[in-house]
Amino acid sequence: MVQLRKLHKKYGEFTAVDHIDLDVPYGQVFGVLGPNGAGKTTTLRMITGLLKPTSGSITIDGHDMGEDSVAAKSVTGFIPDRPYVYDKLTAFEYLKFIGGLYNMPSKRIAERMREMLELFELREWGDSLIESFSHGMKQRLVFAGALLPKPRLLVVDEPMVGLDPKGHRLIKNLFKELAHEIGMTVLLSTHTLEVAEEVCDNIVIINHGNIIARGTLNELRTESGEDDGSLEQVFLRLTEESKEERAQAVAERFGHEYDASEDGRGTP
Ligand SMILES: Nc1ncnc2c1ncn2[C@@H]1O[C@H](COP(=O)(O)OP(=O)(O)OP(=O)(O)O)[C@@H](O)[C@H]1O
Repeated sequence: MVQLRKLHKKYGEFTAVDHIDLDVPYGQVFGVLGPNGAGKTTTLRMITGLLKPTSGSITIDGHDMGEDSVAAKSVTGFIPDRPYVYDKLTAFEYLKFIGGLYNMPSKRIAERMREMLELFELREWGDSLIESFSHGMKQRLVFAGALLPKPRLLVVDEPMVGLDPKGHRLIKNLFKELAHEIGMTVLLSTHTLEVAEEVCDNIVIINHGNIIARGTLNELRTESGEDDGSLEQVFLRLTEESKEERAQAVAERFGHEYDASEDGRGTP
C-alpha cells in the first residue's frame, strides 16, 4: 500500500528523516513508534503529502506522490495529532466540506455523514457549531471526516490524545475492524504502547530519523532479547542509547561537531 524509498527530510542542516525504506502492506494496522523527536510526524506528514521530502520517493496504492500527488492523496485520510477544525462551522458543514474535497457526490456525502456521526456518537450534534464541542468530540469529528470518503489508507498521528477510555476502546476496535474486515491500511504513530501492543500487526521503531527495528511484536521481542517482554520493555531496550550516542545526537541537533574526547560535550 505504501512504499518509501530512501525517504529523506532535512530542516535546514538538521536531518529529521534519514533515507528510510519502508513497505506497508494492504489491510494491516501498522504502527510507527519512537521517542520524542524521532521523526514520526515528519514521516507521516510526507506520506500524506503535507510535507515535501528533501529527496526519495513515496508511492501510495501505486501512485507516486512526486508525479501524481492528487491521486495519491485521493486514497488517503489523515488524522493529525491535534484536531484543527474551523470552529464556526457545524459538524454537518465540516463533513460536507471534506466530502467536497474528495469530489464525493452529495447523496453519498449525506449517507456517509449519517453513518459517521452515528459511529462516533455525534448524531445529535450535526447542527451544532464545532466551537461548542469538547476536545474529545472534536477529535471524534476529525475521525468522522477522515473516514467519510472511505480512504484505502488511513494515516493517524497520535490517535488517543484527548479521548476518554470509552473513546480509546472505540478507536482500538475500529482500527482492527477497518484493517481486518474492510481491508483498509491503518498507519499510525503512537506513544501509547498498550495501543500498539493491542492493535498493530506490524511495527517499526524510528530513532533519530532511522528505522532501528521492524517486525511483529514477537519478532521485536526476539530482536531485543526481551523474549517475554511487554512492548514497553522491548521499546526501551531497542531505543536505549549510550551516553556518547545521546551527546552526539544533541550536538548534531544544534549544529555542533561532536568530540568524544570532550566527555560528550559538543564543540561549536
Ligand atoms: N518545522 C521544523 N523545523 C525544524 N525542525 C523541525 C521541524 N519540525 C520538526 N523538526 C525537528 O525534527 C525532528 C523530528 O520531529 P518530528 O515531529 O517528526 O518527531 P516525532 O517523532 O513526531 O516526535 P514527537 O513524538 O515528539 O511528536 C525533531 O528534532 C524536531 O525538533
